[in-house]
Amino acid sequence: MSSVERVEALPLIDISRFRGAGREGFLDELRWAAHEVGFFYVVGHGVPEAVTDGIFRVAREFFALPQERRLAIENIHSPQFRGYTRTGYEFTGGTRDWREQVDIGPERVPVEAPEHDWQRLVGPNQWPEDLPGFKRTVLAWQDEALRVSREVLRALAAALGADEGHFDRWFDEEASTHVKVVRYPGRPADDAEQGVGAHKDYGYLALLQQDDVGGLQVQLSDGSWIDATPVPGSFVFNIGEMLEIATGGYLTATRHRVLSPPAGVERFSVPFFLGPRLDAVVEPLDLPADLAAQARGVSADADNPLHAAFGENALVGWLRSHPKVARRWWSDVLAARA
Ligand SMILES: O=C(O)CCC(=O)C(=O)O
Ligand SMILES: [Fe+2]
Repeated sequence: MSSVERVEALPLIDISRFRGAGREGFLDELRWAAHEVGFFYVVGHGVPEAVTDGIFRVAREFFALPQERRLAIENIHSPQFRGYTRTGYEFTGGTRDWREQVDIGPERVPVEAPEHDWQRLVGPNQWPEDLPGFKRTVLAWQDEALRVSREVLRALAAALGADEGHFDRWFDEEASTHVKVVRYPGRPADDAEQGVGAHKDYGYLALLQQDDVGGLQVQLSDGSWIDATPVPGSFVFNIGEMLEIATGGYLTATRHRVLSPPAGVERFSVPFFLGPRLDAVVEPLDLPADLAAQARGVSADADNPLHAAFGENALVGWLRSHPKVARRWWSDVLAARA
């Protein structure tokens, strides 16, 4: 495939080929997909349907609860931005996103005397007490999402000519994981289409399980947008900012957005973000010369400068997207940075 050809649909990658015959051809396809588009479907991942069905079942159950029960775990109670966000309380590009969600991260004890601002992101989750199946099901899904995304990350390292475990050195015993269980309500008005505004994801990789409604769009290098049309049984993967930094822009953290469903239609999705340790500072990878020649450099966007220090990169994103939580728990940090 040549890069001048217009991309009509996201590429589809069968990750089971990484461990099978035809590995070299597989790595070529993966490298092309990750460099040229930065977004691709992954099949052959072996995640049981009970797990993928289960997460949508508990998502429907949670979002069907009366608002006061959803608000019992509102993220305003969490300095770590964990828990429930109401529709319209999250911002991307300075504009309200029309979605509600539950954010879940690694279950940890807060750091007692943090030396760095980002250490205050370490802490516990908030789980809905009256829906015990939610926690169990989300954690089972998270285990699978972590397994598959680590395999894709190893395949990417190999496709870049590095040791398969190259990126693992920035993990500790637990990677930085972040699950979002999301519901997009139908658009509130004909011209209100921002489910989530155009953005990049901050970690190494993002994995997404989406239902069959559609609405996710991906920006190609020529600036045009294409639909990430739902493909049953697949996950959508995309490159995050840490891999853009690690590869000097050979891989790009591709911008994407979600258009709200039509009025009266709801969409469910579950993104999963795989990042390095919060204290990791990602170093540039030594790319083979032919790939290095195609590296585009790390994008310089004044509204979103990329930080090689992952904890800082993650914190900046949280502060920007959840202003109410930021004002309640991070006012000292906001003031110091103003
Ligand atoms: O829901 C989706 O399809 C994508 C969501 C997304 O891009 C995000 O939460 O970062
Ligand atoms: Fe995203």
